[in-house]
Amino acid sequence: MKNTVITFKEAKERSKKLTMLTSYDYSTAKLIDNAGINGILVGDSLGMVCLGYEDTLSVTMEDMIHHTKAVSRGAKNSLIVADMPFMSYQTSVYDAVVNAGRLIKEGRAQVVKLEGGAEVCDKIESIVKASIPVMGHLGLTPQSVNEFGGFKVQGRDEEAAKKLIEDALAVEKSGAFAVVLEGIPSKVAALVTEKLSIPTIGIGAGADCDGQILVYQDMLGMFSDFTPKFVKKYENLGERMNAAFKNYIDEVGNGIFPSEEHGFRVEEAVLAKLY
Ligand SMILES: Nc1nc(=O)c2c([nH]1)NC[C@@H]1CN(c3ccc(C(=O)N[C@@H](CCC(=O)O)C(=O)O)cc3)CN21
Ligand SMILES: CC(C)C(=O)C(=O)O
Ligand SMILES: [Mg+2]
Repeated sequence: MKNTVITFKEAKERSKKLTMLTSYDYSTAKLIDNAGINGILVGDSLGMVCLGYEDTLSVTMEDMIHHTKAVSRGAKNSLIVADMPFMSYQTSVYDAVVNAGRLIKEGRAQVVKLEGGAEVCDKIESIVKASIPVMGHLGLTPQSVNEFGGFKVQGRDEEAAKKLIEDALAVEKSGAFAVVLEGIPSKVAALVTEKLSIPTIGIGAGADCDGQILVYQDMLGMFSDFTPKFVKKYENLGERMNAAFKNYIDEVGNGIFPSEEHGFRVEEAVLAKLY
């Protein structure tokens, strides 16, 4: 079944949990889509897990479009969400609408996601007016890493938690159809989820959100630079890939690979003429 923004709205009404994972390429998008996920996020985390940067700040519109195109070719049933990269929307409402449009038109995403609360609501409103659905993103918003002084849990004291709730309500009011809650206390996320009529998608925000999202390399155990506390490793693919790569190197070195079955034959008559 094709997932749309309507699927997301109805899931909250029916208390049915929403599922999302990130993806950055065609083959992985196809695998995740076939598993029956609701949404695929082409996250700007691609800067860290695919491009090797230490934060998400250097990711460009060109990077995002390039990877969103690949994912949209692989995913048939999931809602495709593309992250708006750092400085593609903060600068002005005009930039926000133009760049959201590029992710839809060139990348073939169906929805864009951007980080921030009250301060980005004018951008959310204008993008929504252009008929582009917007997903919000609050809490540990990685594009504010320099303001936060690291990837640190947000919304822990009374003032910060109150601001988070107000920001969530403002994002909903400006027309967002859903919001990601990242790196905040579970009880605060539960409160936000209860107060909003749009679904909350949590990552490091506890079990009471309307849905969950993880970076796929984290849940498969194939990203080793760091592991946030909120990650559950459903596989240890990093170890298994390492073992397979070593096995290949050994077999080529020992002449075990390629064996006859992996080669192509030529007719004896042809061969005789060559000799
Ligand atoms: N691979 C990956 N997974 C992610 O979830 C992710 C990215 N990359 N890149 C973009 C952001 C950055 N994120 C991060 C990165 C680190 C922590 C982390 O190490 N957090 C500490 C908590 C620090 C505190 O005490 O406040 C932790 O122990 O989980 C959390 C989220 C989430 N996003
Ligand atoms: C972690 C998720 C929510 C994200 O924004 C990303 O992957 O870029
Ligand atoms: Mg992101």
